[in-house]
Amino acid sequence: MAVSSRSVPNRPWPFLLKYLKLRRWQFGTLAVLVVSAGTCAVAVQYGMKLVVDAMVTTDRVAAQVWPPLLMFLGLIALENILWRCSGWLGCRAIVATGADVRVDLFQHMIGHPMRYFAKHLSGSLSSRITATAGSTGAILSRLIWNITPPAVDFIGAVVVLTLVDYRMSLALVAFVAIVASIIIAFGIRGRALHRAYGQEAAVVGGELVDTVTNVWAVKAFSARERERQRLASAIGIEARAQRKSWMYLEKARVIHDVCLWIMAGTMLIWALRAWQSGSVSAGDVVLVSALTFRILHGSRDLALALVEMSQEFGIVAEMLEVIGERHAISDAPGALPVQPTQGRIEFRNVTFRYPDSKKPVFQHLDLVIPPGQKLGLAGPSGGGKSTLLALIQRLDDVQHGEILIDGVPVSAMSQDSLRAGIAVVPQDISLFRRSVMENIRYSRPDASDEDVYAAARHAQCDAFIRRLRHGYDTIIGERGATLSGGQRQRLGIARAFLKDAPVLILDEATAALDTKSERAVQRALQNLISGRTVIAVAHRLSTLSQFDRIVMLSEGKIMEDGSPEELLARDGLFSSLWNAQSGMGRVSA
Ligand SMILES: Nc1ncnc2c1ncn2[C@@H]1O[C@H](COP(=O)(O)OP(=O)(O)OP(=O)(O)O)[C@@H](O)[C@H]1O
Repeated sequence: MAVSSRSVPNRPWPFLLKYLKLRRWQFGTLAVLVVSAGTCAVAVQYGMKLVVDAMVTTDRVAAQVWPPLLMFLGLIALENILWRCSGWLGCRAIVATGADVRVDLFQHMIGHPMRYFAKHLSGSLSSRITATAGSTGAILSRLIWNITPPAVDFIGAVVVLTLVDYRMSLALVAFVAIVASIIIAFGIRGRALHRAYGQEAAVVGGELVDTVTNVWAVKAFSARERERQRLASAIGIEARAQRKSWMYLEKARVIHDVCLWIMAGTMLIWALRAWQSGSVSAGDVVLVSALTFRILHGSRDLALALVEMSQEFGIVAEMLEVIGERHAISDAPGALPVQPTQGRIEFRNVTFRYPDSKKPVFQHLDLVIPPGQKLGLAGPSGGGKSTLLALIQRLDDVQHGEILIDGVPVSAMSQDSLRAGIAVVPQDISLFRRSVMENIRYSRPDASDEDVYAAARHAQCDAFIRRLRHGYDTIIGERGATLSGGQRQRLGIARAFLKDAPVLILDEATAALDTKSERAVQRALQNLISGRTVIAVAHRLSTLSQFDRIVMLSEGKIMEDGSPEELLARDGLFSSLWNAQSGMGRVSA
C-alpha cells in the first residue's frame, strides 16, 4: 500500500485528486489503455465499412474482402486485450485506493478530540469511512470505464463521420451537446437528493451500532419492540430518501431514451436518403448506423455515469464534512517529543470553556501538584473534576493560561509524548476483543511476556487470568463483557503498571465496584500509586482518606485545599460530605 500523507482534504475534488496523484502512474497508464481501446472500437466500425464496401461489387470472387476483414478481426482482438489490461490495472489501482482512503480516514478520525466522539455515534463514523471509500472507488471506476470510453467513442465518431459527411458530424455534435447539458443540469439538481440519502444512511448505521452497544439497556427495559419501531422508522426515512435518489436517476434515463430515439431516427433517415441520392456508399450507411448506435449506448452510459457520479460526489461530500473536519487539537509546529519524568503539574492562570458552551468551566485557575504527591479531587457534580483531568492530558486546549508538566507547557509537547508520560485508570476500562495478553500490553507494545506477567501480579490479576480457559491467550468479549467489573478494573491497573508513567490519573477507578471487588482493586491501586504523582477523582471520599492532599472543586473553583485531616477539622464542604457519607465516621489513618 502506498504511504499517504496524513492530511485529508475535506472537499470531494481535492480529496479525489489527492488519491489520483498518489497513484499517478497507474491511473495515467489506465487512461492511455482506455483511450486506446476506445479508439480501436471506433476503428473496428470503420473496418466493417471497408468490408461492406468491398462486398458491394459485381465480381464477388475477385472482391477484396479479406484484407479489411483481417484488419477488422485484428482490431477486435487488440481492443479486447487493451480492455483486459485496463481491467487488471484498474482493479489493482482502485482496490489499493479504497484501502488508502479507509486507512487515511481512520487515521484522521482518531486524531479528533474526545468530544468529537461524544457528538458523533461510533457506528455512523465507521459507516461514513466505508461509504467514502466505496464511493471513491465507484467514482474512479465510472471515470475509467463509463465516462472515458463513450467520450472517446464520441470524438472518434465525429472524426469518422466527418469523412462521410461533415454535416452529419456537426449534427451529432450539436445533438450530443444538448443531451449532455440536459442530463448534467439534471444531475446537478439531483445532488441534494443524493446527499440526503447519504445522510440518512449514516444515521441508520449509527443507530444500529448504538443500539447494539446498549443491548443491555434494551433487554433490561423490555425495549425490543420500541427499538424495532425506532429502527424501522429510521430505515423508513432512509428508504424514502433512497427511493427519491433512485427515481431521479430513472427520470434521467427516460429523458435520455427519448432524446436518443429521435437522434437515431434522424441519422438513419439522413444516411439512407444520402445513399438513395448516391452521395454515400452502402458501407457508409453501415458505418453511420453502427456509430450512431454506439454513440446511443455510449451516451446513455455517459449520461448515467455523470448523474451517478454526481450522486457519489454528493455522498463523498457529505461524509467528508464530518470525517474530514479539521482537527480541533493538533501538535504545534516543532512540538517537543519530551515526556514527563518527574510528574510536577502546574495550572497557571487557566481559563477554559468548552467550545459549544457559553460558561467557562475554569477562570484563572492556579494549582501546583509537586512530584510524587497523591492528590484527591472531590466536590459536587459538574464542579470540573473530569475537565481538569482532561486538560492535563490535553484532550482539549485552554483559552488562557498554561498547564505545565515538569515545567514544559503541555501545548508545546507532542500529544503522543505527553500521553506516554501519563497513565489513566478510568471507571470504565476500555478493552478490545483481543487476548488478555494483548489488552494488557496495549499500554506498552514492546513489553515482554515477563513484564506483562509482573504487571498482572502487581495488579492482583495474575491468579484470575490463569484460571481463565486459555490463560493469557483468552480472548476477552467485546468491551470486556466476559469479565467482572473488578477483573476489568484490575486489567486496567495492570496496563497502568506496565506503562510505568510518572503521572497517574485515577478517574472514579473504584466507583462501580462492590466492597469485595473494591478491596482487591484497592490493594492493586495501593501498589500502583507509590512513587508517582497521582490525581484521583472520587465521589466516595473514604477512597481518598490515605491521600496527601484533597482539593474540593465546586463550579470550577478550589473551595478547599489541604490534607484530609485538615479539611475534616475545617468543618467545610469536605467534612460535611464526609460525614454524610460515613455517618459521622473519622478519617482512618
Ligand atoms: N463536552 C462538554 N461540552 C460542554 N460542556 C461540558 C462538556 N463536558 C462537561 N461539560 C460541562 O463542564 C462542567 C464541568 O463538568 P465536569 O464533567 O468536568 O464536572 P465533574 O466535576 O467531573 O462532574 P461529575 O462529578 O458529575 O463527573 C459542567 O458544567 C458540564 O456540564
